[in-house]
Amino acid sequence: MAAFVKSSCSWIPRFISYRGLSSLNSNLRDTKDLLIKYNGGTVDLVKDTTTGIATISLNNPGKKNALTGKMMVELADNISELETWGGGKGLILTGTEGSFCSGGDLDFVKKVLTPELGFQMSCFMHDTLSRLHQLPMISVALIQGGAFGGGAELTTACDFRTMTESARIGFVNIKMGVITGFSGGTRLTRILGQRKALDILCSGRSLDCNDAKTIGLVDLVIPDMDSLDKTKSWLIKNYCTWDTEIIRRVKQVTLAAAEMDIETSLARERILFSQLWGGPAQKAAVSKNLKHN
Ligand SMILES: CC[C@@H](C(=O)O)C(=O)SCCNC(=O)CCNC(=O)[C@H](O)C(C)(C)COP(=O)(O)OP(=O)(O)OC[C@H]1O[C@@H](n2cnc3c(N)ncnc32)[C@H](O)[C@@H]1OP(=O)(O)O
Repeated sequence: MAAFVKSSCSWIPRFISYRGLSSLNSNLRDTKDLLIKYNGGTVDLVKDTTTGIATISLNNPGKKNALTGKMMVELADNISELETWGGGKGLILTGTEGSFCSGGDLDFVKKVLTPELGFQMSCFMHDTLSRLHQLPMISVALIQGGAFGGGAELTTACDFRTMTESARIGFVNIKMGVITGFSGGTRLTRILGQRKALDILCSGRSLDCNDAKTIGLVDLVIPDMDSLDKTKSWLIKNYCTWDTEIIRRVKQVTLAAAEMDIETSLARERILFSQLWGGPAQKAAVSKNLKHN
């Protein structure tokens, strides 16, 4: 756990040491042991080996798929499983029974209301969402029903977002007396830019599908009916018809470009490119005399 020093408000901790990922990892194990005790709901992973599309479903329908501690652990475990799935092209993150996720389970939240426990939960969810974002596959959040607080934050870790016509998304954390704990503040700002993100985060207002599409938070609005099938078709048709190794490398190039300095990113791109050069997909394509008009 990071050290605390006295701040101007006596109850607000100031973290003076961030000891890097290796020390964070050991803390993550402790946090996992803590979180798993807060029961309720499941997070279910299905891998379709035919299409290469995985689906993660948040499942706590009695609470609009609010996240319990145990669900946070299951989400992390699902991401670990996807990290080892070489056949993955795409991922859909969604919720069951017409809802996406109403944020942290408030019954759980009430039991962990100390800055230390908040920091532990936040580290854990930051790690999970960073690993989700860095998966070498194209990820889409299907927002149906509502995505609120931590639920809205989850959507920002995906590459794309689809949203049903009747759904709403709200970064309501400010109305709950806090700011984004699952990394959604940083991620939303990267998606929308600082001015729009500040508007959304500081107003705490909920957006319908038209607002969300207009500001660029959502990529596709779909009818409520068969929204999972429609999202899956959109994902496959637009991005996942190509060879698995190519899709995974394109994702890795864009991640490197977004998150590394330019020389490191260019070096990574050269290696990823040369691993495909002369391979079966390229040989098949060049033998076809393709016209791209
Ligand atoms: C940990 C991160 C933290 C943060 O940083 O802010 C959070 O995410 S805190 C949680 C933030 N989310 C909320 O505050 C959502 C509160 N809930 C609502 O606004 C509404 O319930 C809803 C999500 C808009 C749905 O409204 P509606 O369709 O009218 O259904 P109900 O209100 O009747 O809800 C059904 C049922 O579900 C319970 N519920 C909903 N959300 C949560 C939640 N986050 N935690 C626990 N329980 C939740 C709600 O209380 C109802 O229960 P019953 O009354 O027992 O039927």
